[in-house]
Amino acid sequence: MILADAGCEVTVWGRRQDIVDAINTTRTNPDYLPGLELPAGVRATTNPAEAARDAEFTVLTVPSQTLRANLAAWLPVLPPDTVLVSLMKGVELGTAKRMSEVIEEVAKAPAERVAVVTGPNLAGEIAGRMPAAAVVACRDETVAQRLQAACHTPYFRPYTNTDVVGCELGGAVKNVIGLAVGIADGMGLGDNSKATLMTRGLAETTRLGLAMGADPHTFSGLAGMGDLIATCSSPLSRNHTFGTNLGRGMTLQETIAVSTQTAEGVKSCESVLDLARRHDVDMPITETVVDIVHNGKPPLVALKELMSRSAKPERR
Ligand SMILES: NC(=O)C1=CN([C@@H]2O[C@H](COP(=O)(O)OP(=O)(O)OC[C@H]3O[C@@H](n4cnc5c(N)ncnc54)[C@H](O)[C@@H]3O)[C@@H](O)[C@H]2O)C=CC1
Ligand SMILES: O=C(CO)COP(=O)(O)O
Repeated sequence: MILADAGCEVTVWGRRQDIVDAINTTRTNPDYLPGLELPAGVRATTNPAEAARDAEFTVLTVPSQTLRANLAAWLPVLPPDTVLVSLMKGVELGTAKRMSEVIEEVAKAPAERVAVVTGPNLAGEIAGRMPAAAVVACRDETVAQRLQAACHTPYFRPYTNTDVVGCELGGAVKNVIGLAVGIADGMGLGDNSKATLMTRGLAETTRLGLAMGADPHTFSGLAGMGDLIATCSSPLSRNHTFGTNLGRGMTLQETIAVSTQTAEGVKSCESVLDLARRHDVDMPITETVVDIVHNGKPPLVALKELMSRSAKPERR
């Protein structure tokens, strides 16, 4: 919708013929965004070759853990000079790779042909064309500027950044912190707890970023603090909602059963912790989320452990 509103011709690939038909005939996607009427510049197809034909930009947005297999299947039909754009906010399980790294590896594309769009962009609000800003990150600033122009509309304001590592980490780790804040909200712990988790969550994100060569300023921008605030404050966030259900006492299986859309943090908390261990970085909130979500630790026990960690100066 954003790209079409900015004047691009857009072809969406989808797996399900019924959704593709609905987009082409009624200009709506009834299962995901029923209130949204898509602009005339958007067409849909189940044929990846048709979607990719002559594409200046190929925007990739499937659940992060499925990117590698999907991209490998699409590779034969992608134009050789297309810019590969990730909207995904996850880290691959097993390899601990960021999505741009998976893209570079699978497509054998140089970093200059891979970009990331991230920031506080809850889909439900974007669909209502409510004002939002974002970050378009690419190692090659001229490519970032081309993409910035392609998605700049009166309601969507993209900024460029060349710190791809920091932008991607901001997006992936905020989902894990969003789960933590959701759990705290579900337990009824109040706004001081929420502010503490967000602030200390951003501190551990920044520690990881520094160890991985990111620019620390990125984490106080839209891809860091901006997205963290949106995710941790909004009932539209799937990660926040998932955490709230856990904090209210639902089991993991019950929570998964009522979640119809992707909450990336549920899987990526493990790959983010993996990254932290590979870089020897302490990420206590992420570790706590893994313990609650995957190791069955009761939230009250986890809370006591977090609060009884040794006292230390704020900046460490
Ligand atoms: N929804 C949002 O507000 C935002 C989402 N994102 C990111 O976008 C990415 C995708 O999330 P959403 O589209 O929101 O999730 P979603 O759950 O709403 O939609 C996922 C789509 O992928 C399809 N899908 C599932 N498994 C698949 C597979 N194996 N192969 C191909 N397609 C598959 C589903 O049918 C569905 O159409 C995530 O990384 C998320 O963090 C980023 C910014 C905002
Ligand atoms: O990334 C998002 C907002 O920027 C969407 O957050 P959720 O995936 O938690 O819904």
